[in-house]
Amino acid sequence: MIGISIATKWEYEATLEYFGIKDNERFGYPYGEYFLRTIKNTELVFYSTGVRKVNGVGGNQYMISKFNLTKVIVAGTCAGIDDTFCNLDIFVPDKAVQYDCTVKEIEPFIKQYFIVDIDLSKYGNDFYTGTIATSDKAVVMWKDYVELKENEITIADTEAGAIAYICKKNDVECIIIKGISDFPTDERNTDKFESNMEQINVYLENTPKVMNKIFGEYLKRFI
Ligand SMILES: Nc1ncnc2c1ncn2[C@@H]1O[C@H](CCC(=O)c2cccc(C(=O)O)c2)[C@@H](O)[C@H]1O
Repeated sequence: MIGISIATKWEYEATLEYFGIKDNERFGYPYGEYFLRTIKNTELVFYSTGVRKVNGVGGNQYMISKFNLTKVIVAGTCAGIDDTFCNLDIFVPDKAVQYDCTVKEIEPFIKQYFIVDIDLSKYGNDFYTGTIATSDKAVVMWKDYVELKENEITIADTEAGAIAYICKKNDVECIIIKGISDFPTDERNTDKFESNMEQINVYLENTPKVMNKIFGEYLKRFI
């Protein structure tokens, strides 16, 4: 069985809609909900975990143990960091890192211990790849965005690096398929709260578009 890990309620609602899931096909578990589907003769369990690293890791460890998963595909949205890309571009990163685990004033921004390399060689190269960086805080403030750019990060989110890390501990393959829902905007000369609200609205508008693109154009080739 392959697990499809989804973080937010908006991402999960778009997933229910995409697959036309009825109420009696939805089941609860401690971190959220799940439903089952067979695609390409393979059983899949789609589940919501809730946001941030603790929920992402807890939900995935639960599902790996409950369904004996052989692979986890993390599907969802992310912040764009490399500005050569645009909203709705989809990535399958070959590196996942956590960047909030070090004292950055005296230690490297990312420690080797928190880097997970992802071998994508059997899936071809017909997709954007790069490094996804994960922390518990969303990338909203301009200084956080600039720091990620300076460290050559491609995209950022709040779960995937930690999920990839625990998949490795369980010896379960982890593939991350993420689409850019939003880019931080420079709030330094504007109203911080208005700028944040604008980013959240862009995120909400783009979430179903990203999920439809992932399921319609990317999911099958990674099953
Ligand atoms: N900018 C981002 N940074 C990090 N992760 C991002 C970003 N965008 C999308 N994600 C991904 O989507 C989900 C939720 C998105 C989220 O929390 C968010 C989005 C935009 C603004 C704000 C805010 O507080 O102003 C919060 C997370 O689970 C994460 O995996």
